[in-house]
Amino acid sequence: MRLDVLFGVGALTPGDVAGRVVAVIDVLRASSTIATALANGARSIVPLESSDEVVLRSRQFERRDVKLAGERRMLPIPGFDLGNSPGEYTPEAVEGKTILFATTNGTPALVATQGARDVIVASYVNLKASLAFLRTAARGGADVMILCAGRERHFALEDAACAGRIVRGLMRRRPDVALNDAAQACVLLDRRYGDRLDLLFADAVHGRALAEAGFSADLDACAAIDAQEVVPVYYDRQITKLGPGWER
Ligand SMILES: O=C(O)[C@H](CS(=O)(=O)O)OP(=O)(O)O
Repeated sequence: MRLDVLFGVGALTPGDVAGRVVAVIDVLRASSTIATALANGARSIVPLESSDEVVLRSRQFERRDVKLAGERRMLPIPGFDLGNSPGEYTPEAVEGKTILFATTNGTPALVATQGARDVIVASYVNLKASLAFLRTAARGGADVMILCAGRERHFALEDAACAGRIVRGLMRRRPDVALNDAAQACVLLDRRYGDRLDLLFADAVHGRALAEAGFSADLDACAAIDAQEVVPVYYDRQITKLGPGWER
């Protein structure tokens, strides 16, 4: 089995994901927000590449059925219902709703995974559930790609450390796993930080930027390991959650 990590969508080619099971990680904050929204009852999340696309797509829905959501430069988009803070995605706000979602890094990374066999959204908040899904896929012979959304299409420390945790989980009792160099580097990062996500976010440029912008509560939410037992699956241009038996 091959297990590769790729940092940022800038380097992604269709061949990297073709036929593979892909986990997209954007710890700060899109992956964590998506897992939280689905755990709190959102019907689905439609990842889009720009706020204009969100507005355009919303015209296909009854206004009461959708939430316009996302951020630009970390801040909520004027006129939208929700930003990119996991704490905003309460059951009261999202239950039964379709979330049209555009963020700087996370949603373009998801859209870039066309051609993959399966795509899931992983983060620290749904680590155990994501790992269980990927283990089953790997046991079935799938090759796995972990796509770290990163920041501004480049490397982000927090995504790499989270990828390292997943790589280590998948390698357990699997001596046959072939890792690329990025995956090996991620393992070292997870060994360095482990569960000390406070230290990880304090070292990470994106973590520091969010704290300085007043989003410290979001960092706490994104550090809540296994708080959400959901596997968000991106299929047919929308993200829904798999049930306990992984039925859609
Ligand atoms: O809202 C976020 O945390 C980021 C925006 S930025 O890169 O920090 O400006 O978006 P995301 O797509 O969730 O990484």
